[in-house]
Amino acid sequence: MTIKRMAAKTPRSGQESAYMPPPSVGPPDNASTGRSRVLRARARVILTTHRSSPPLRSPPPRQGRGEGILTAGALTAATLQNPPGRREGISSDSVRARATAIVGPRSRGGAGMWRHAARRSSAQIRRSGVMSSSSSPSAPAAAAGAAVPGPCIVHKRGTDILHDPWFNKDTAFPMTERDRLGLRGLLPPRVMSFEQQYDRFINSFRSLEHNTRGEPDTIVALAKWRILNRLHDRNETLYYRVLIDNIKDFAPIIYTPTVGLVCENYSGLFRRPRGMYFSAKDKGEMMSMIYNWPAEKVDMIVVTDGSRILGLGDLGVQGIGIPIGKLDVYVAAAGINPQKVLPIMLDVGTNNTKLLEDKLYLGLRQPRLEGEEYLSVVDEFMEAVHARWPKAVVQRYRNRFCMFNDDVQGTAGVALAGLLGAVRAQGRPLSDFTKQKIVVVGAGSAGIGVLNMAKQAMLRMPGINRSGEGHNQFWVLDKDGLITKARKGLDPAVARYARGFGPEEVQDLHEGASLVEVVRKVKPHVLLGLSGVGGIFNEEVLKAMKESDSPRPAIFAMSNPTTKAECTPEDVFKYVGENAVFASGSPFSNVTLGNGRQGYANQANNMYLFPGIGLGALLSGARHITDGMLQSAAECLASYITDDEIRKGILFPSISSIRHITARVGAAVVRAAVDEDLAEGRCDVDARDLKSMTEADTVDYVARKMWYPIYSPLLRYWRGVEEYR
Ligand SMILES: NC(=O)C1=CN([C@@H]2O[C@H](COP(=O)(O)OP(=O)(O)OC[C@H]3O[C@@H](n4cnc5c(N)ncnc54)[C@H](O)[C@@H]3O)[C@@H](O)[C@H]2O)C=CC1
Ligand SMILES: CC(=O)C(=O)O
Repeated sequence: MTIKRMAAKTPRSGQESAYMPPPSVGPPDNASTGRSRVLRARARVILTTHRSSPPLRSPPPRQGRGEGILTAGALTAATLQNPPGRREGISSDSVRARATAIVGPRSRGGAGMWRHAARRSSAQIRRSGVMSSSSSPSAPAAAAGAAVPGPCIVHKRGTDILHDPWFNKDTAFPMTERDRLGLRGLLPPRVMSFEQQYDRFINSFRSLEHNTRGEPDTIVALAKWRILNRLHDRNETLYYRVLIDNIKDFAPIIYTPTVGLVCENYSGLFRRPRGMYFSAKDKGEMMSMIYNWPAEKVDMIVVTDGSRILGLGDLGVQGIGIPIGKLDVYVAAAGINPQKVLPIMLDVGTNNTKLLEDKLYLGLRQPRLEGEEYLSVVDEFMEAVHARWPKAVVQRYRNRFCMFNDDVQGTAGVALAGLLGAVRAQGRPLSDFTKQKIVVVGAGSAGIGVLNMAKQAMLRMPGINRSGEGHNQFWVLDKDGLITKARKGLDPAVARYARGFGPEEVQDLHEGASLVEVVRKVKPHVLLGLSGVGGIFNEEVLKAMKESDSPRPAIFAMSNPTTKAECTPEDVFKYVGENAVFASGSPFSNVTLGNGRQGYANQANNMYLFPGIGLGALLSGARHITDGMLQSAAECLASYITDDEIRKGILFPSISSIRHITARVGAAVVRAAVDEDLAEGRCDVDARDLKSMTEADTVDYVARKMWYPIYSPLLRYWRGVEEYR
């Protein structure tokens, strides 16, 4: 077999389409009503694309990363699902055989093996010195066999490779590769192992922590972000490895709270671009611009218009940090191939006067576009995305395309899991959820998303009239206080939660009543904040929560970043009492209570769900993400915690288990898609294959599809092989 033939059959552009139905086409539907609100709510949207259209030019196959090229990870599912010879695109028999050896034969007991595998720490796996290019849960399978990752074809040589973070291995290039790729003499002679590089980075990181002790928090946080970002710019394989193995330590840096600080200071911190930038000045050009992105296939797009970045308000172009951070979470938690993610900033100006006056500001220096002007930019952008990746679409096309909004549905699912946990913490059956009194502070996109999902969950419970009439367990406040039916000009999405004035409706409260008044009168079981107002659950409010009708009052301070959290866990356990349960959007440390007990500071962040929803949707091949799929994801997260943990006040699992959680959530989403007859499958795992999987098989399948970082041997293209770049 010649390399030329091998390259021709390498799974690139057309590889998936052999097994796929034709992509759906058709212009986005602009005629939907209330679209302005929907778009506003969509400060961050995940566009999930399943397959790419035929490329204008073929992009380079990348190093050891999932499905696009010959890696063990790429071969895993194919080998599991197909007898040799059926899969096209994997042309080397020897590579196929090797991959089979890596993952082992498929057995119905696969999930058991996977669970066993997942219990091993990644550090153990790392130390074994044998790594799989598949998901970390599969790594022990690799450790048991001869794990030699599949090769990767590179169309560059010399310094171009060293400067490409997708291919660069720094000092870990073996001598043979240095010869093959024209690297001899460009690197110091000693060849380091991946292990050594990993340890070296972790040591530098720990020294930085040591050396910055006592410095202000923001200085330390930015220094940590810089060191990680420099690695990201230089060597993505190593970057994602340290991120995955140390997610608990690093999630607060790449995501909330530090990402907020990074966005606030982005123009000054900017060194190298990441992702794509579309601005209002690009009108008329977007359709061609979209093809400037070098990767042919894109599975996940996170786009922001920068209008509401965490609870920090309008940060204009500087909001790009959020899509970058969220996609890093997708890679780390869901094992989405980092070559197939695309962060996008849609710059339509900013109303932040401080930024407009800042000479270093990198975005459009104009007020934010509104109304039709704004929509026309979004529409053109969407059409461009749709043209290149036809399955991608945004919120208002939810019923036609595969997409969801992590701020709305992701947050809602996480909150619902927490709310159900709060019922269990009281020692009550889940059906008692319908009797919980819930005060929600913040009626924006996140707050309303939570209310909608919680309401749907209540309506499915026994004893509740399906229309939901006469059943309103929610007291909702916005910046003007309690929302009642007396409020004028209410958005219809909010109006359904406005309290009326009948018996038991407002409980002697009035339109615009203050938070403390509401808490005193209602004595809620749950107080949930998505207001973006730091400290709004003050001493007075928390002391009022002490009189809650619940034996375990629940306080969810979900706003981000840390400075915007509605309260701290210390204040909750001090003012509400040690029997309270607490969760926050950004991480806090647990609190030491009397008798050596711990007051748990749970993290209620949509990062527990969006990676699994995205991965599950992708693998199911469903054309859109339904409420049922989202509900399954939330229920899966809720059921992850044992009764024993709940009793202690643990409502959410540790972020260290994020890959494990994501595999389960992803599988729950796939199963829901199958149950709703929406699953079309992906690559060579078709709808029938998905249908035939048990629940455990599905978890196994999802876990095995996760990308895991490892260096693959690089092959330079041969004469006669098409050059991509
Ligand atoms: N933990 C998590 O996973 C997530 C947390 N969030 C956080 O939720 C917060 C809000 O996000 P969005 O809903 O998208 O923002 P938004 O701007 O759409 O809504 C904010 C809401 O808070 C209300 N509000 C403002 N000041 C208030 C006050 N003093 N009292 C009562 N209500 C007040 C506003 O009237 C509005 O209804 C942000 O801080 C964000 O970081 C958002 C998504 C996920
Ligand atoms: C976590 C998140 O998405 C937010 O705070 O907006």
